[in-house]
Amino acid sequence: MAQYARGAAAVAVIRLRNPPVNALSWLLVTEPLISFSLTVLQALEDGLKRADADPSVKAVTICGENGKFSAGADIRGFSSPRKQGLGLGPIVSLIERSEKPVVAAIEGIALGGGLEVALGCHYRIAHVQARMGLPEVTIGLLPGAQGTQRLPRLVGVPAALDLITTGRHIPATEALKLGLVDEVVEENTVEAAIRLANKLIGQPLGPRRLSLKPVPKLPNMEAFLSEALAKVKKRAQGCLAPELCVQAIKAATEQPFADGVRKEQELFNILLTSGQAKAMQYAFFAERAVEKWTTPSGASWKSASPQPIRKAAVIGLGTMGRGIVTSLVKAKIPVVALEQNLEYLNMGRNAVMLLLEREAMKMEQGAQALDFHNPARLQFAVDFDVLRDVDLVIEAVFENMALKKEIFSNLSRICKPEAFLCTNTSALNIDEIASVTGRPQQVIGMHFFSPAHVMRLLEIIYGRQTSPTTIATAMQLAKVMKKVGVVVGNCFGFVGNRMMFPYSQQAVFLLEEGSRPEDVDQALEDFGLKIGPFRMSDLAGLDVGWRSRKDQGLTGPSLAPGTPARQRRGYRYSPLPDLLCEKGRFGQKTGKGWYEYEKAGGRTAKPDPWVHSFLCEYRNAHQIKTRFIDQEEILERCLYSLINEGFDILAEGIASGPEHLDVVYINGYGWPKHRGGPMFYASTVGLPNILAKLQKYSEIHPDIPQLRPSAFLKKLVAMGSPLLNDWMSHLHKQSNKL
Ligand SMILES: CC(C)(COP(=O)(O)OP(=O)(O)OC[C@H]1O[C@@H](n2cnc3c(N)ncnc32)[C@H](O)[C@@H]1OP(=O)(O)O)[C@@H](O)C(=O)NCCC(=O)NCCSC(=O)/C=C/CCCCCCCCCCCCC(=O)O
Repeated sequence: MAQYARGAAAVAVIRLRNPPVNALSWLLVTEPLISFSLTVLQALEDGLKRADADPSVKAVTICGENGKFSAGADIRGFSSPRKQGLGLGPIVSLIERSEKPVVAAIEGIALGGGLEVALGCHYRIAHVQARMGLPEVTIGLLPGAQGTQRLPRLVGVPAALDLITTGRHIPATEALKLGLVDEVVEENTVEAAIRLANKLIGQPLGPRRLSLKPVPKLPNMEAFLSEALAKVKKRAQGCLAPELCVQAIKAATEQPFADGVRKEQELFNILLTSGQAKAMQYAFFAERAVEKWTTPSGASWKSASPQPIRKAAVIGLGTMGRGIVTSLVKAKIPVVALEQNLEYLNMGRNAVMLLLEREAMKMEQGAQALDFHNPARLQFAVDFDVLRDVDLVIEAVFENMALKKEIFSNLSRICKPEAFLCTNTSALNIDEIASVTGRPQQVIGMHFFSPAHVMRLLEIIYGRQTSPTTIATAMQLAKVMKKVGVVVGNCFGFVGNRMMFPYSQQAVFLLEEGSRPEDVDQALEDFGLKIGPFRMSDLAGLDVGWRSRKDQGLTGPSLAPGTPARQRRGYRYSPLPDLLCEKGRFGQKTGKGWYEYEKAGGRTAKPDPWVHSFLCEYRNAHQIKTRFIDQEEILERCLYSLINEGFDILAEGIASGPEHLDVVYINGYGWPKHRGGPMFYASTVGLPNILAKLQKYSEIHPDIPQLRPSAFLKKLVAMGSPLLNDWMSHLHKQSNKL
């Protein structure tokens, strides 16, 4: 909807109205208070025509309801069957053609189609706190309402390329520097726009019509665009949208406006029907669905209020602790950072300061804004006594249950009774940690991902006794730290690492059977994963998993004598990673792991002939016949075993829906967003296909339980493979085919 009114005697005001973000819906929406039904686009078009037809109207202002211009096209509409053929591009042209000056009053946000509407206007005034951008690329599309043709004409090709291919939102001050807006105001923006519109009455509009302007020339346009295309392709890892964005901008530089618009439409339609856009739009809504958490006992935002965190503490300044401190400082929460002795404290302090300096350099107001040299903002200590007045503690020490229990028992004694106690464990039992405290209801897992100040994911793990208030507080803290909090239940490895286990296990089994680390990594990276399992293992350090396997009694001195080399507890086991560790090959840190590196701490992985002959010797020693394993098998065994574990997680109620698993994988494990997350991907492959392949591989490898199809997957297939958003409703339904 849009409201039409008079802002001044001669100025008509068209106010976009579609709460909460004034999305430009082209679906029919019924407005219950006033007795008509209109789409936002239809109403905008009607408003423009009405202003044009009314001789007493001499100028127009377009603004948005509730201090927000518009978040662009209604994303839900892209996957709904089309109701009407009303496009946004023709309306933007209509605005631009108007003989009466049109001024956009940009408050809050002008994103995507919203900004394209503003680009059709003859002038743009923005409030100083407004943010603008063309984020279509982040949902698998391009600015398909002539934005790829108008923006380069206004701000030049380099700036347009940057904005359109990254989708980043920029503040009004940056928009002013780029020439995207004409004026930035701190006062009432709509009133300022009306005043400007009044002043413009009668002035020539030709020079203000962007479609009539040439694209500013660059001396080396062709080379510049080819380089940009190569860069964007490399970064996109199989995602189509950034590449097509560049092609659309290239068309703007080579063709007249109308032909460029036709090219833009053609590319837009390719993206719209590619499947990638659907996956990325699913991911957009999945992230928002996960934010509205619930637990099996019915706790949710509705039943719990987050408590304010005025001061926090972090225990342990290893890699994770340093990142967590940095995240808290960036979120402007005063922090106390604690280490066990002065030597570790000084090392940790230096590392944190370096991280903060780097973060400050990326910010508009730099170090001043973070104020981390102020001890009231960031304090370092070795004495637990400083924790007496903190509202929340995040423990980030070594992954060892005995150590964590000792710390939590101390925290329970020292911290004020209402303080929340959080652990950054990546796998350990939250209930066991909580059991040593006198306040298990205030104990919760906050599993950050490395580097913690960069990665968006935060798994929030509730234990048996964790209170809804504690969950709400942790979720609120995630939001303040600009992270995506995902509430999950307590089990070994929680959601992310639990699903990762069968995946990494398959990767190693494939090496036993004939693959090389680089074959497996390449197949998975070609699929779109940011980093394959062996490059990842080298980066994280092979010793991390080795220590955990020793603690579990799977290897090392606690292993019972006579245990077969390739079997544990009756199932298949690969000792390959243990053997590499025994040889001191811990990955990047030692310069050798699954690959070799230029030096200890080096980052460039080179396939290692030593590993190849080691694998041959290993296969000979265990009489394993080497076979050629194709890409299809690599992908199916690694990905389907991960997905299979996901179905078990859902069946056990560890996560409340498939979108939780997908959000975890996209934001914490480098899963390609254009494939929508593992469970969404499973739905696109088809559940019967996944089931059939798991059955096949499980028959070939009966000693690998992770390949046995999950009962929930079988049930969903028997129920006719319902749509992903209906899966959970089938969890407890009877199936007569089972
Ligand atoms: C920054 C935000 C706007 C706000 O963030 P925040 O304050 O944190 O709040 P959120 O929780 O994120 O959002 C609040 C609720 O609003 C919902 N929301 C937000 N944006 C949209 C949207 N654009 N559409 C629908 N819903 C939206 C969100 O889900 C929340 O609701 P709920 O709580 O989940 O219920 C932030 O939200 C944000 O960044 N939003 C996305 C902005 C964005 O990506 N905009 C670009 C959209 S795409 C676009 O504009 C494309 C334009 C060009 C093409 C136009 C073509 C139009 C006609 C097409 C015809 C179709 C067929 C053509 C093919 C053919 O011709 O054949």
